[in-house]
Amino acid sequence: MKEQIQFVDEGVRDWISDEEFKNFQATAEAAKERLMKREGAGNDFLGWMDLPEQYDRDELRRIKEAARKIQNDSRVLLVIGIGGSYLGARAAIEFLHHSFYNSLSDDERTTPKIYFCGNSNSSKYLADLMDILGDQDFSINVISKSGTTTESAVAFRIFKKKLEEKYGKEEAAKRVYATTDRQRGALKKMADKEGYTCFVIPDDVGGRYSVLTAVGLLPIAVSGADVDALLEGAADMRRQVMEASYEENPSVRYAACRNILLRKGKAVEVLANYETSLHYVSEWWKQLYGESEGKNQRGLFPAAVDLTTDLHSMGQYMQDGARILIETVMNVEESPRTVEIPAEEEDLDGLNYLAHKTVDFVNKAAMEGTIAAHEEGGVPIMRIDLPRQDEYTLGQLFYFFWFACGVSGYIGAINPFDQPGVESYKRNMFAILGKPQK
Ligand SMILES: O=P(O)(O)OC[C@H]1O[C@H](O)[C@H](O)[C@@H](O)[C@@H]1O
Repeated sequence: MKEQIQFVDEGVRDWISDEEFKNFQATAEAAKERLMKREGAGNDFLGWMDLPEQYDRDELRRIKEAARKIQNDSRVLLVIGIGGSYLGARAAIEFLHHSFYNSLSDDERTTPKIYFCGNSNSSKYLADLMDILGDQDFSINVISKSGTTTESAVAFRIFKKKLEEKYGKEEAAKRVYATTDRQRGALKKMADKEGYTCFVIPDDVGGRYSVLTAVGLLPIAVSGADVDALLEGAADMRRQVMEASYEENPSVRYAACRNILLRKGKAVEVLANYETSLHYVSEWWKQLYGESEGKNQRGLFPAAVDLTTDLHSMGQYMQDGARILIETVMNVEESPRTVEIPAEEEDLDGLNYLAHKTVDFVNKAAMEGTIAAHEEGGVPIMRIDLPRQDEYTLGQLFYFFWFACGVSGYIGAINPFDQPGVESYKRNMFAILGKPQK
C-alpha cells in the first residue's frame, strides 16, 4: 500500500488522559457501528460510504470522455456551483496544481483555465469574470443537486446567454455539462429540453459528500489531475477506517478527541495549514463540519487559518485569547517544490544563518515552534500528516474527514447528513425578492 496519512493526537494528552480516552471507546464505537450498519439518522444519505469502491464505472468513463472533449475544444471551463457543488473541486484543483494554474502560459499548462462562479451574489465578480473570459473558447459545467440554487442559477443564466451568443444555440448546448439530480429540479428539466450532457448526483449523496461523484470528478479531470488515484486513496482510507480498532483508527480517534474536548467546553476547532494551496481544503472542511454538526444549539464552530500568514493576524488570539479553541494542523510532510535561500556576501538582512537551507525547512520550524507555543498557551492540538501533495493523499484526506464526521455527528446525537438551518435565510430572501409561490 502507498504511504498513508497519519493522525497524531499527542498534542491533546494534557487535556484528555489515557483513561478518559479509553472510557470514551464504547461511545465512539457505538457511533461507528450506527454509521456502518446504516441505522442512524440521515441513513438515506450514506451513498458516499461505498462510492470509492462502487462508483459507477460507466459514469466515470463518460466523465473522462467529457473532460477530453472540454480539453480539446475549450481554453476555459467555467464551473458554476456553490457549497458542496463547488468546494470539493476547487479544493482538489488548488491542492494538486500550480499555485498560478490559470496564469501559466499555454506551454506550461495544456489543460483549460478553470474559473469558478455562481458561488456568491457579487455582480463585480461576475462582470470581472466576463472581462477575463473575453472571446476565448469556453464550456460550462453547471453543478447543482437541487437544480434550484439561486446563486448558481443566476450565474448560469448569464453565461449561458454569452455561450449562445458566441456559438449559436445548437453548438452552445454541446458545451454545457449539467451535473444534477437524476430527475428532479429546474436544471434537470432545462438540460433535457436543451440537450445538455448530464451527469448524475446520486440521491443518497449530499453536496458536502459529493466530490468523488461527477460534481468534483469532472472539473478535476478537466484540470488534468488523476481521478483514479483520488478514488484509490479514498478507497484505501475507507478500508482502514472501517476495519481498524479504536486505538488505531484515525477517523474514530479524531471524532472521539473533538467530542471529548467539546464536552470540556471547547467551542471552536481551528483547522490550520502551512501550505497556501490547502486553503480550499479548509473551506471544504468548514462546510462539511459546519453543516453536519452545527445543530441543536451545539457543535464545534469550524474555523480555519492559513499559516504562517495568519500568525501575523490571528496568532495573537490563538496564543492568548479566550481558551475556547482546539487546533487541527494539516502538515504536508514533503513539499512538492523546493526553493533554496541564497547566501549573500554581505549579511545585511542577517539571514545568512539560513543560507542554502530550503524555505520548507523554515516552514517546518515555524510549524513546530507554533505547535509548541499553542500547546503551552492552552490549545489542544491534533495533527494530520500528509505524506505528499498528490491525488492519492487527497483522496485519503477526503474520506478520513467524511468518516470522522459521520462518527462525530452520531456521538453528538445529531443527524450529520442534513442542513435544515440553511433554508431560513432563503425563505426571507425569496420573500424580499418576491419569488412567486408554487
Ligand atoms: O447543489 P445545490 O443544490 O445547488 O446546493 C448547493 C449548496 O447549497 C445549499 O444551500 C446547502 O446548504 C449546501 O449543502 C449545498 O451544497
